[in-house]
Amino acid sequence: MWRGLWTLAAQAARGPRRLCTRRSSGAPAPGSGATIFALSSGQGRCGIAVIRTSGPASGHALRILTAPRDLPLARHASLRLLSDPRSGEPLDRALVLWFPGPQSFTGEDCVEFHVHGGPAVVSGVLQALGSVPGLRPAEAGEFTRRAFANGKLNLTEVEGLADLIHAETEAQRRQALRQLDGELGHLCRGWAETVTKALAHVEAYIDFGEDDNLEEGVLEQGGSTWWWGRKTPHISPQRLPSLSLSACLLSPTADIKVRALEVALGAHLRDARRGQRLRSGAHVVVTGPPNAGKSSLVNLLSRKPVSIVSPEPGTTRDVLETPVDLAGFPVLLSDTAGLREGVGPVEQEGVRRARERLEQADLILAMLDASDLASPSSCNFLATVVASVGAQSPSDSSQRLLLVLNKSDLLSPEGPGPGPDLPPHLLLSCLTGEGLDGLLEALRKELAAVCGDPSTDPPLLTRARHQHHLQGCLDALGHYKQSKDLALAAEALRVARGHLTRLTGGGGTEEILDIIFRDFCVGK
Ligand SMILES: Nc1nc2c(ncn2[C@@H]2O[C@H](COP(=O)(O)OP(=O)(O)OP(=O)(O)O)[C@@H](O)[C@H]2O)c(=O)[nH]1
Ligand SMILES: [K+]
Ligand SMILES: [Mg+2]
Repeated sequence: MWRGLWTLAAQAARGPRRLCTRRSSGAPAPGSGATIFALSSGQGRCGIAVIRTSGPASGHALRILTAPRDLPLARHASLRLLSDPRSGEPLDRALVLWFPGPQSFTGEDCVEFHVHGGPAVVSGVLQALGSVPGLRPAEAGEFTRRAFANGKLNLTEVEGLADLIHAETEAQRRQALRQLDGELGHLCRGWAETVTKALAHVEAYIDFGEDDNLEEGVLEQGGSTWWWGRKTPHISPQRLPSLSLSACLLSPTADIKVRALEVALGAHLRDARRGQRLRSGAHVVVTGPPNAGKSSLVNLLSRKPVSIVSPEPGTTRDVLETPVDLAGFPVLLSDTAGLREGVGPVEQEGVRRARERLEQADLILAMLDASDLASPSSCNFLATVVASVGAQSPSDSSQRLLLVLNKSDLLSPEGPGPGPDLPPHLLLSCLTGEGLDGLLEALRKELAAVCGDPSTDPPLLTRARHQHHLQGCLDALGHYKQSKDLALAAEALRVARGHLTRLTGGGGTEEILDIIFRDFCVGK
């Protein structure tokens, strides 16, 4: 029975699937498609516009548009007169670049036309290209999709490229560039290698395990001998039913590596929210009693009049949110109604919405009027909101809080007068701007903790897709460790490896590719 299972498992293990194949099942096969062209720089009037082509007819198109000249030197900028092949009419004097495949962005023959950026020039060149047989306009993301299909980029690098194009803040740019440089993919390949080695051990055991005459050293690998292959009596799972397979099988080094992999995956998963926050923006919510100056601060940080400011308490009712770049981090900043009880139904609804938004905050900017600390609303706010966040045990899901005492301009030089004991806080005056630099620095530190710091941290998981595959891999390693059946153990390792492979794009389904490439514009 064991033999049957083992043979099956061994056959499956040696199946045609290869680790980290870069060409996905659904992506267009290299070179097989039409030659595509598109405007790759932004739309509208500009100094220089870049039009590019990719595909087997690129060289032909370049020759036709620049006739009677021949192809320029590969990867050198050359000045050429572009003419319409149908009428011979001159279109522009342009710089052209010829990138014969596979040394190009897509891996195919590519041409770049750097033309003058007037709309008539651009449309003239696009129309001229459209008249060349074998050429058609590119679809959104098609250049990058071809680069992926030809193994020029893996899937996490493609995602990094999409994020780089959309990056709006410095930290987003850093994170995207690191992902485009392949850091996450590199990590995944290392992890996949560890799993592959463990799988090789299981497969070797499947092949030799029934043979009681296993000789010493047969399974020596990398200097470590598996302990069941030494002079010790041969141990099979049937003889040691209480031991899990991983305990029977792994050499000490491989065992340590699988354990280390589990720890690494766990750490990355705990960090998962940070990379996603950095990609899509951290939620920062300004809260406090009425008239503390919350709306004044939101306007100051966003440098625009988002909210109405007035001396009347209860001015803000709805949650007003605005995207801002705070110290290089992308933030969705929310202004909320001042927290107080016993008010009319409209303001009460505002307070309810404020509390609801507070629950979603990654970082709470808690604001009090420094000249009014002894008031019941200030004391109540400190005792409820500030104290409850302070009481949270630090974990990735816990919220962070910065306490800001506003209106410092109203204080005497000695600072806040008698009042409640205060946790650590910052002094600020929205009126004079004093204390703003200190607040921005504190925000930078808090946001680096909330989003991760892409200049120092290990590469982060930036999408739910990454989190899903890492969790899947971790779960499969758990099944492997507990498995008392060789075939199941091998299968669990294959599942673990499959998740890591799919993270970088091997064996990805067409729908996932469609979702990822949808992020790109035409010409990219
Ligand atoms: N002296 C002084 N006044 C300030 C400062 N910041 C805000 N104010 C004033 O305080 C009043 C209330 O400011 P808002 O920004 O509307 O306060 P709020 O917390 O949004 O108020 P609600 O939305 O009603 O809860 C306004 O008259 C502001 O001009 C400050 O730093 N110093
Ligand atoms: K107000
Ligand atoms: Mg307000």
